Amino acid sequence: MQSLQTKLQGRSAAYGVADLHAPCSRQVVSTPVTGRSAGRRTCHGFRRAAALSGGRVRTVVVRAEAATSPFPKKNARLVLEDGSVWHATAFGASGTEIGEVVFNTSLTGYQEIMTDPSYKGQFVAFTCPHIGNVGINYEDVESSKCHLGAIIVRDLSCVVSNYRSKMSLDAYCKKENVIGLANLDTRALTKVLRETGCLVGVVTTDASKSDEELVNMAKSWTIVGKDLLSVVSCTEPYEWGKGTTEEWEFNGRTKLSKQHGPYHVVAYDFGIKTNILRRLASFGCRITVVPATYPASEVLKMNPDGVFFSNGPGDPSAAPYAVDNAKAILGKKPVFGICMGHQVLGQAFGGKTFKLKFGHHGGNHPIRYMPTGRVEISAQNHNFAVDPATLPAGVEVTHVNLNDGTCAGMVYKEKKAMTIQYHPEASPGPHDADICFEQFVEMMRAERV
Ligand SMILES: NC(=O)CC[C@H](N)C(=O)O
Repeated sequence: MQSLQTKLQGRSAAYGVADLHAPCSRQVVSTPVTGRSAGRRTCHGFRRAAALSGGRVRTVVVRAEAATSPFPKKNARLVLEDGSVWHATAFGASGTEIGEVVFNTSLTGYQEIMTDPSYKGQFVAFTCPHIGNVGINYEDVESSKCHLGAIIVRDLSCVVSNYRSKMSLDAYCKKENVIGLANLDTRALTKVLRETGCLVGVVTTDASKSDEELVNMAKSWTIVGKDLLSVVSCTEPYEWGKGTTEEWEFNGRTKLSKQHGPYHVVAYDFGIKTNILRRLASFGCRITVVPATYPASEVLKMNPDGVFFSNGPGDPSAAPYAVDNAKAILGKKPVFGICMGHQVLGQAFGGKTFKLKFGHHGGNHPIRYMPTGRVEISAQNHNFAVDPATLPAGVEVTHVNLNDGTCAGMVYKEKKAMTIQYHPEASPGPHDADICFEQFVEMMRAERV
């Protein structure tokens, strides 16, 4: 007789095998069906698995051992400053956290998002309804730990399947002390945030705290005015020289840049993502990473080819020391800023930043590069923006976000400065903006000749 795997080969095979491996106590119903529906989950607490009987594929509906109720228990809460209470199922760490709730529309890359230090002080609600299916690996982290306070998902995948996976998302959240909320309607939450703007929230697994107490906690906190750069930054300088792997060599550009290198770049770590360092290295840079508060005079003493200002969490107007350092370097060395780096440089140019209603967090934001009209699709993660009306003459807004017309990139030719509000390192996200790294290298090259 054919084995179950052979019989179920094709579209439904993976489901059938995965579900047969799930724990179950007894068979409740047995109904003959075709292989197409084999393995589909029927409802919470029940699993439909496939079996062979008399040469025909049959399904058996089995009851999962632990299930006492058809719906998972809601034992955690998200309480927002607007007074609303969202009940959810807890996973990961337990406890109580306060933070600003943002929604991220990326369809992939939850691990990179969770390890992006720019999310310090925030909770990320994923609009992609199914999170956790590829587990967690050791390669895709964007920093050494998770800085965000909580993640909020609609459906936490009960199956983890990827050849690189080393642990489940639940286990990772426990290890990283991140509170997880599942079975919360993240699309309804997103609609609220789009209407009202970003809201502060409290997540808790503590049943002893009243809703009123949590609403008051949420009302008493704000991310505005908080310097979080120095909290997530490294404490000592370090060197970086490792580029991205072979599969990133999709445009041949890195070869050209490397020909004239290496270029020595000093990178201010405001919460730097590792793929920015890797991408700079791939374009022929050797990088000295320095803490957020490192004096500009020490940076200039190193006589680098260029200075980089990284992404980072919180309010850009709350780190005046970073702006002062940028001012002291401007005009002396070619500079490049990404996201928080763009906002810090914007202030150093003389401009001001402001808070957007609900920010940009996702992998599909269209950007127009004004000099040529080229449109690129970009990865974004920011809540603040540079107000172009406050910029002095000589600063050109080179990139515009086509969703809301906000400033997404600047060039200040006279000062040898370029900035990007979004994420050319694409981790996660599309690679369209990779050219920025080459443009920075070109600026440094022009200084040498
Ligand atoms: N990714 C970033 O660097 C974010 C910058 C800043 N914290 C903002 O929210 O706008």
